[in-house]
Amino acid sequence: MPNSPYNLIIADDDSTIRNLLSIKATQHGFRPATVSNGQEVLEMMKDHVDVVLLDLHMPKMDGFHCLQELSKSHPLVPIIILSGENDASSAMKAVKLGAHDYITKPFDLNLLFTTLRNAKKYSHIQRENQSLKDSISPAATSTDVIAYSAPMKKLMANAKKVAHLDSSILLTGESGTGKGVLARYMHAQSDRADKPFITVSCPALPRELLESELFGHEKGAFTGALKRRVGKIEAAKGGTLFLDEIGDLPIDLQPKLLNVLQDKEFQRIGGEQTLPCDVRIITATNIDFKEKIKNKEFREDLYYRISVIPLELPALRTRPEEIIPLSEHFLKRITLQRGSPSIVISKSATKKLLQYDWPGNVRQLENLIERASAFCEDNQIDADDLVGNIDSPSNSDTTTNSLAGKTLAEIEKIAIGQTLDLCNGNKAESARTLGISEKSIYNKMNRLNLTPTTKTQL
Ligand SMILES: Nc1ncnc2c1ncn2[C@@H]1O[C@H](COP(=O)(O)OP(=O)(O)OP(=O)(O)O)[C@@H](O)[C@H]1O
Repeated sequence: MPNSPYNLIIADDDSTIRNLLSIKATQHGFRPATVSNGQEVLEMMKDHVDVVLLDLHMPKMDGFHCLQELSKSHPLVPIIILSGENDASSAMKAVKLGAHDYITKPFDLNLLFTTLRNAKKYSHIQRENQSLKDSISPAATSTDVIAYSAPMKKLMANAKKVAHLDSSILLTGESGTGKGVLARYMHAQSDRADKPFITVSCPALPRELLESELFGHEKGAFTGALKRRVGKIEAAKGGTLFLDEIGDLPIDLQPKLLNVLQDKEFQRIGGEQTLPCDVRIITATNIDFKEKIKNKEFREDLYYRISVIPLELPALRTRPEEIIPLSEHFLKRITLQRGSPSIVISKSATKKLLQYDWPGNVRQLENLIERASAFCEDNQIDADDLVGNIDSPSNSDTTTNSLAGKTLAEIEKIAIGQTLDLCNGNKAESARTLGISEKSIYNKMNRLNLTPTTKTQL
């Protein structure tokens, strides 16, 4: 029997089968909920669901259709098809659409519940694998960081010098300048290179989840803490923890991080044991800490702790000689990934790329090149393929002048709207670019009645 009951949805239009399965599921240690059609399954998925048992023939939305939807919206929730037909082509179709297993009626109840339990265990392992893949980025090698300009060369030399030290590093610079890529480079250059490199983006999670993500929790520490969870500080053991947008670390979590940095120890949430931690911490920010410290939103003592070695990433507009090498670097990566012929940049496109001042820095350039590479003809990017707002310098006098006379709310709307456009509607990225939390951008978008597609021309 599972330690805590798995939430099981039983979907069958036959009420006798539904009720029987529900009683038996409870006896086998599941927490069942019953529904009679596919549409109801989709509605139930708003709650936490561990596994779904799906009949094929149901009114409103049949099993196949429902399976198709679930495979898209909840790819990690295992779905077992229960069918009246012992038909190989239906079974094949179900598996192709993402079903974990296909069981035909009449079925052996013990076998059915063992299958359900195993499916859940399998998906749990898949989920853990996925989260490991997401959090442990491949360590960068020096060739991944393009550095042609004098300021970048100097920065890379300094980064290399301090990479093997355990002192905490604070990477500053505008959004998209390459702080994440430099953090990975430093990890790859350090003695910790063969240990994990783990990234946590501070604004990406609500406070409670962030605390558990960083420090882990003990079983029963709070409602829903069904078992012990190892946090990223522990998971990064021996390696590097990269805390992105550290300025957004909630004030009440700051003493806990200070403890990690000062005393090299921490406690899991709800834990009594103080655990040692062996992790190198690199943090990044694109905000000015002075304001945060003045407003008591960031502890001064923590700021000094995280910024033992500050390294600043220059904005792309201050190193235009890197625009073309970076573009070529991205094109090489893209064509390699696609297995397509190399793509060159025409003279007219080069001119256009060099004329722009790149407020979204390297990330904006990367996105633009990727887009252009998808649309260009004859393996050459021409000026016309560089679609986006890059025809005139973004901070030109015209732009500044046309802001004059507008209310602050209008200016805010323009700034948020254009940043959303710049980041292809990605709210997390836009929030980072604007130096605000993800929660703030949602609030502001609601208040200003903005959607990423709202036209925000001056
Ligand atoms: N010097 C560089 N060489 C190669 N790629 C780079 C370089 N700088 C940035 N990039 C690429 O540009 C993109 C943005 O970089 P990154 O995420 O490191 O920026 P960032 O400063 O951390 O941004 P944010 O503050 O928004 O988190 C990434 O895909 C990264 O690989």
